[in-house]
Amino acid sequence: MHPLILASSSPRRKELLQFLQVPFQTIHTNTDETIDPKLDAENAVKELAERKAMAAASMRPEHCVIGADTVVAVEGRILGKPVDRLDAKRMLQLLSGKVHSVYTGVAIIQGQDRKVFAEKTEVSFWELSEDEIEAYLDTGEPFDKAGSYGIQGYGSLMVKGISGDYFSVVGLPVSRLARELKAFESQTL
Ligand SMILES: Cc1cn([C@H]2C[C@H](O)[C@@H](COP(=O)(O)OP(=O)(O)OP(=O)(O)O)O2)c(=O)[nH]c1=O
Repeated sequence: MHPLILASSSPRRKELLQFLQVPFQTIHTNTDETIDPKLDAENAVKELAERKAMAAASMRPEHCVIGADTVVAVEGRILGKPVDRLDAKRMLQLLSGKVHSVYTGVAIIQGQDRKVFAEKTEVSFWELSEDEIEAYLDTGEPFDKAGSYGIQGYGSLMVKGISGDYFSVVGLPVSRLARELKAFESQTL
């Protein structure tokens, strides 16, 4: 396989990809992350992951590029990163006491070959009080995260349970990715 590139500015994705124990470089792409309202969450993350990977692939055509995108889906709504504190508060109020789905899409692109998949994880939240939400917003943690929380940080205190891949919630489904990369490699030899 050609040298690996992670098309991401997320330090979490970089850290998670290191579990694969293969050398890679990261590059930042300026991808438009507007979601087509016609798409459901699963197709939206696949589309955005592919968009990020394609932007990087055009800069590094000789490489195998990985792009990823994460959103939260609840009651037919798709939640990305909050635009401000009020937006984050609304998202957390919406997630309070419910089960939601976290989708992470991943695109692997090398030349004309591509593999795009999405992983779904269900997360259930405790009922959150107004004070609890305000205190969480004060940590500053929600603002660069889909759904306005980080399961890996202070946000863990809001989580009652999880079904599926924890690492997919943090931004990269590493175990599935390792398997998909192996299959991709054998098909593109
Ligand atoms: C739900 C949840 C999301 N997140 C993060 C994962 C993603 O980094 C982020 C969603 O934004 P994304 O647009 O998927 O990614 P990004 O902007 O951080 O990075 P990139 O450069 O690759 O586009 O939310 C957590 O870290 N913990 C969580 O519990």
